[in-house]
Amino acid sequence: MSIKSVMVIGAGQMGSGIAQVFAQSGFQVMLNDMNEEALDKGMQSIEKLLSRNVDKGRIEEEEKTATLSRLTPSLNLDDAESADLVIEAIVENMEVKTKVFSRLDKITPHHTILASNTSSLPITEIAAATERPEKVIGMHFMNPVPVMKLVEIIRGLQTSDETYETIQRVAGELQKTAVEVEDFPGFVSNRILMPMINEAIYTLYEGVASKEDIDSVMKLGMNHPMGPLTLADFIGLDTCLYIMEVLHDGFGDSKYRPCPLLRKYVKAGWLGKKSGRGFYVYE
Ligand SMILES: CC(=O)CC(=O)SCCNC(=O)CCNC(=O)[C@H](O)C(C)(C)COP(=O)(O)OP(=O)(O)OC[C@H]1O[C@@H](n2cnc3c(N)ncnc32)[C@H](O)[C@@H]1OP(=O)(O)O
Ligand SMILES: NC(=O)C1=CN([C@@H]2O[C@H](COP(=O)(O)OP(=O)(O)OC[C@H]3O[C@@H](n4cnc5c(N)ncnc54)[C@H](OP(=O)(O)O)[C@@H]3O)[C@@H](O)[C@H]2O)C=CC1
Repeated sequence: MSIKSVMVIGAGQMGSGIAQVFAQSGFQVMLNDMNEEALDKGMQSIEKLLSRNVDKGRIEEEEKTATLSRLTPSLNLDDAESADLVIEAIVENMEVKTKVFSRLDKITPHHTILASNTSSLPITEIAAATERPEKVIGMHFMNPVPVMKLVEIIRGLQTSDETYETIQRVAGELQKTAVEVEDFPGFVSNRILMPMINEAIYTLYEGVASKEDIDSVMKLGMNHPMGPLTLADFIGLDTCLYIMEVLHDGFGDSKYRPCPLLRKYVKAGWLGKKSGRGFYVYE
């Protein structure tokens, strides 16, 4: 089926990046958030990144203008009534996500595909909150969305082949490389990445080395672009904790227990770069 109009829900770091790449690829995009301040911030960050691309000579001023003209801010979920595809990128919490999917099921036309950018939550359970499980799918982008090439496409138990093929085609139109993943906790990306980050936090918690040295080991020793503690701050410590909890609950294996230091920081509101403080302090 043909996708022309897209709504992205959640104007945080992922939602704004997803909205940007869709608009740059020629789709009509509504960026929705229930919080006006977050929505303004998301729209501004897209404009800033596009301006940087113009300054660097990567795109023409006309492309920036055309991209922005395809982007509409939205504070009302009912605007989804005109979308062919909705991509949800709100907080990593099953209860909040299923409430939104249940509402979307009532608002959107029957043909609309409902996708989630969840990092780890079961797509099958999200789909069960709707009466169209065959049209519910995981479309998991990586952060920062405009830079990272990968999209994990996650089939829920009842996701149809038609829905899968449409999303695979859309990922190609966004110039992303898609991989097909079955619906298991953390999918592939976070099943592998997040235990490494959690182990880095344990390494700090147990006083094995300083945060800077732990990051240096992985950057200089393993050629990772960012050390794991910097990466945790970049992803968001709340999101890291939610993902570890999904792995822990989903597999019932103690090897996935979240580090107490991670819990402590999240409780303190130290959520990483987005809150100004995590393992490091940000201006
Ligand atoms: C949690 C999940 O569910 C799944 C996930 O997403 S896990 C996280 C996956 N992501 C990663 O692992 C990212 C690891 N880090 C990196 O790849 C790199 O550090 C990085 C791309 C983020 C930054 O790269 P860098 O070389 O250190 O910095 P920098 O030179 O400033 O940026 C490189 C390019 O990325 C762009 N960029 C950096 N941050 C950006 C952002 N937040 N948004 C858009 N573009 C960004 C910059 O414009 C720059 O492009 P040019 O050089 O062409 O101008
Ligand atoms: N961070 C990462 O590296 C990655 C994250 N993800 C996933 O993407 C999703 C979003 O993460 P991220 O962008 O980092 O999170 P952020 O905290 O940056 O953004 C989430 C946004 O959603 C808004 N929001 C929350 N609830 C609702 C709602 N019911 N309706 C509309 N908007 C809502 C929030 O508003 P407010 O601030 O007011 O709460 C906020 O603006 C999560 O599922 C996460 O697991 C996937 C890949 C990578």
